[in-house]
Amino acid sequence: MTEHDTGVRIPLTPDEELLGADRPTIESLHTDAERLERMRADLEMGFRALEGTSGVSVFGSARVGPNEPDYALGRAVGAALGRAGFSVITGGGPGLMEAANRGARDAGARSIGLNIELPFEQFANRYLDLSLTFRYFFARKVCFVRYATGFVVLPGGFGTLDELFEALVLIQTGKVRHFPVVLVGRHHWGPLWDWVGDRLVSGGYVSPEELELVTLCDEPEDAVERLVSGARAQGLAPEAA
Ligand SMILES: CC(C)=CCNc1ncnc2c1ncn2[C@@H]1O[C@H](COP(=O)(O)O)[C@@H](O)[C@H]1O
Repeated sequence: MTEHDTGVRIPLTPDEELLGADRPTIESLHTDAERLERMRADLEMGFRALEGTSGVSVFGSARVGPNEPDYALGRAVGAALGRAGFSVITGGGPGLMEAANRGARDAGARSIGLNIELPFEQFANRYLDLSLTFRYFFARKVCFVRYATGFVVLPGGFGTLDELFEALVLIQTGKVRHFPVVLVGRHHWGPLWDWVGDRLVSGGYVSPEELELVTLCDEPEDAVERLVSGARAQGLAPEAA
C-alpha cells in the first residue's frame, strides 16, 4: 500500500482499532460500548492474574542480543532483584526483557511478562512463570506500576524512554509516592541525564529537586538497595529484605 492509497485497512491490533476509530481509512470493528467492555476485560485479566504481586518492573531494549554486554547486565539485575525477594516484571519480550526474566529465574524468583499484541509476529521469552498478553497498551502500563514498588530502567530506545518518562510524570504529579526509578548503565543514561540537567533544569522546565527522582548506577546491588528502601517506604518490603 502506498502513502496515497485511500483504501480502507483492517486494523492489525486492538490499539490501532481504537486509535483509528474515527479515521475513514481504518475499518471500525467495534462500537464504543464493545471497546469499553474489551478495555474492562483487559484490566480485569491483569488485576486477577497479578493479585498479591509486589515486584519490580524492569524495562529495556527489545533489540539487544544475548551476547551483548548489556544483556549480561540485565540478567545480573534480574538475579539481584530476585535474590532480594522481588518478583521481576518485564514486557515479556526479547532482548533486555528476556535478560531480566532470565536473571530472575537464575535466582529462583518469580518471573512475569506483560506482553502486548503487536502488529508483527512476536514471542514471549522463554523465562516466564507468568505470561500475560494485553490488548491495550494503557491497560498493560497500569499493571507495570500497580504491581511494582519501583522501576529499573536498562538501556533502551523509544519504548524504554516512554516507560521511564511515564514513571517520572506519575511521581512529579503526585500519583505515586516513594517510587524509586533506577537507571542502570551510566554509559547509556549519563548523556541523557546530563541533557536533562543542562537543558531542562537550566531552562526552567524541570526543577533541580526533580533531578533527584532518578538514581543512576552501574551495579545491580546499588539498584537493589534503592529499590528495597523505596519498597519499605511504601510499607511493602520484599520477602528476603
Ligand atoms: C524485536 C521487537 C521490536 C520486539 C518487540 N517486542 C516487544 N515485546 C514486549 N514489549 C516490548 C516490545 N517492544 C517494546 N516493548 C516495550 O518497550 C520497551 C522496549 O522498547 P525499546 O526496544 O527500548 O524501544 C520494553 O521495556 C517493553 O515494555
